[in-house]
Amino acid sequence: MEDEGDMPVKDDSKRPLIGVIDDGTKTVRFVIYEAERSEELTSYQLDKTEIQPQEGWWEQDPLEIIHHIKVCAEQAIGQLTELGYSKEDLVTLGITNQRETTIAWDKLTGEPLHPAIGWNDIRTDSTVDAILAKVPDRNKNHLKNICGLPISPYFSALKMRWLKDNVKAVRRASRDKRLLFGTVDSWIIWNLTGGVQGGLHITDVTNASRTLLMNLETLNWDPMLCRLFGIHRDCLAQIRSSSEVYGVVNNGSILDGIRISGILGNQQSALVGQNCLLAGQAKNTYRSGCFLLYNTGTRRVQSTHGLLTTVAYKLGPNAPAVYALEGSIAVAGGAMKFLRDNLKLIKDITKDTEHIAGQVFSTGDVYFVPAFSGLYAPYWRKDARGIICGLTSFTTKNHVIRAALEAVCFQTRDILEAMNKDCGMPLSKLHVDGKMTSNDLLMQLQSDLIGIPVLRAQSWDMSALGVAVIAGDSTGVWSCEKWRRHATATDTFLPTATDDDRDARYTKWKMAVQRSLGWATTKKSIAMTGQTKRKGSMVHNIQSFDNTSRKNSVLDENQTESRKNSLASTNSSRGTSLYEYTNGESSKDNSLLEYSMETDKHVTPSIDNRMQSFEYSEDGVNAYEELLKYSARKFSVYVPSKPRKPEHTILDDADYFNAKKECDYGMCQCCDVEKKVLTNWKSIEEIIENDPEIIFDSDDNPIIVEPVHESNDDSIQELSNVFKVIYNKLTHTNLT
Ligand SMILES: Nc1ncnc2c1ncn2[C@@H]1O[C@H](COP(=O)(O)OP(=O)(O)O)[C@@H](O)[C@H]1O
Ligand SMILES: O=P(O)(O)OC[C@H](O)CO
Repeated sequence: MEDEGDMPVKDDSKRPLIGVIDDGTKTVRFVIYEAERSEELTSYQLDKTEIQPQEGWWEQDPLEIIHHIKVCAEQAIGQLTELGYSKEDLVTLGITNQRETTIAWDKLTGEPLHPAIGWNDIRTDSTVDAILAKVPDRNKNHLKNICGLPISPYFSALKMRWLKDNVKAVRRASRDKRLLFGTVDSWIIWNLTGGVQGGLHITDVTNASRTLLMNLETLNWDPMLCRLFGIHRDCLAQIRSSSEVYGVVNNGSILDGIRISGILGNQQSALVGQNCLLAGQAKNTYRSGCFLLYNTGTRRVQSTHGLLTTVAYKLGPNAPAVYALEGSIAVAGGAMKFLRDNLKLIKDITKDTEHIAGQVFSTGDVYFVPAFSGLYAPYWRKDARGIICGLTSFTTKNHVIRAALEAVCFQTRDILEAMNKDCGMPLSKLHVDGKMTSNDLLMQLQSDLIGIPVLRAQSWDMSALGVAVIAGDSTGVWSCEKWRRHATATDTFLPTATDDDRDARYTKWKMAVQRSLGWATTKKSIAMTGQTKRKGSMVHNIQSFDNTSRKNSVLDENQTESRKNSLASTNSSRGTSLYEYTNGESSKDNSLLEYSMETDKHVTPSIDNRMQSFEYSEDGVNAYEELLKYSARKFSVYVPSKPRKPEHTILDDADYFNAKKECDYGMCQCCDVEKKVLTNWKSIEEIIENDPEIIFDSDDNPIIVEPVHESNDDSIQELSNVFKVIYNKLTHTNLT
């Protein structure tokens, strides 16, 4: 323990209350704090339904999030009377959320157009490749100087792009200007503030800084990035500061009439909760993933060692943004769930993990790299996959579980090494929080493996606390300035291992990481994945929460099956499928739009029956289907009728949302365009030669190049050759 003397002294006075909505990956919580007291007064939480329709896909039901918020708020507020408070004492709300998770919805009906795509979902793998194909040297760090992030499936722009490419309803909504995109904070606020009746479409700088679309300097959506990812700015939320009064709840819930005055992504919120408000302070939060944030003050430090530059907070519309360097680890506590649910090595994570791993004194030289969906910082390798290595005939489950705990510690050391190189000054202590830190063995291992003291916060949930402080600050009931001076009580773990031992083990860890890289580069056959057998079995029965009737309806698994394993949640009151999804479906119905100059209409593709020459490739994948899937979206042309304006007028966010126009990159109404798509095979060959960009029109309609084909056999021959070239290029294989 340290700094106990500075702990806030409880008195009997009644203080204003601050409510926090904390939407995590696995749970929704509603927490209530008394102003200026860091202990929770009361809270309620509900688990979310886990939806994993395919390997690497992680989805959530957006309506369930809203439903859970209402229930949790009712339950938590219900407990207030017993504590001598009433709902009227709740003066304001803060929202903290899992970041990057992306939702598309219809602004006229309020319906989500697809399940939320989770931050850890890796379905956008090929979308990433397509974007990389458009940047010099396919350099994943090409955009880092603008937005601080590498091009990775982790970030929201890729998920938005995927939704536009693969979900018919999203494309239609985009075309009809009904589409709204948002991270979870935006979805929650839009619903809380009225939804279809004037709900606010806003986000805060910390969440926006996780999209790959925000410029870290202007703190606005960057026109070049929007264009690169083909995301129209009208679909995006207005970017606001993290601490200001945005609006009032108006959704017929128990929260009606309460102000919303703080928004922070959950890792940034933990940074505030841990009181790391000065440059040079850092915290590490251990939950499903693990996120180390290092406050760099108003300086944007550009990492050259694999870390992200992100916004830490902006305490008011006129306050400067404070930035952080972040090391993100995709799998931390998630590995424990894997050991429990997949390998059945443990029954109860909290009770068993520490106990079982503590029965052995070391891992017996076993290393576990839990790269289930690739490796995040500092490697950013989406081709990595999990490995357990160093097994001998003496290895027991105790060693494997201990190795899984050590993996979290080694990954943290990876981040600290990178941070030291970027900042030039090693951390002297590490503040930690998150549910996983209740594991004393993990904490001791962490300190041993990084060689500095580990200071555990006394409450595991710093995320809810952080946003409570800033929501209180903007409404005058809690002061950030006071909070900065407040000292937090901690449990301290000191290193016991020697430097030599620590370094030898770290070297072995690096060797294990090397072995995990590149695993996912070669295509798997269906027999390898067991995908056919598993279809449907991985889809949990989910209940969809209807926005208006709030009736639950159970997902029809057969329907899910017919939708190629994607969640197709049904809305009982309408009896129709809520989510339409086209990826992998027959190309006949994929509405990939061919554009005909003569008719000026979109027409159904007519080339499918001429493509019979394509056969199933060795691993059972139909080359023709693959081909259409890729080529249709990638080989589109877009020719503006008038030249682009030579100068870009970049309006700031407020101007943009007031004027609703933007004279840049043909993305606004005033830059009307004419589409010219007539071309011939020669120009298609040229397009292929020049490694085309994915270009979408201003409404984001993908347009297939309409070939001028002669009606003789040669053209058929030529057609397949052309597509073979495309196919070979895209898959780096040699289809002959
Ligand atoms: N005592 C423990 N030892 C090891 N891992 C733990 C322990 N308690 C919780 N965890 C892990 O920590 C994670 C807790 O996640 P949680 O805080 O619910 O956040 P999230 O929203 O990220 O899922 C889970 O993945 C769980 O496996
Ligand atoms: O899994 P959570 O809820 O700790 O949050 C995840 C992070 O915000 C992802 O960036």
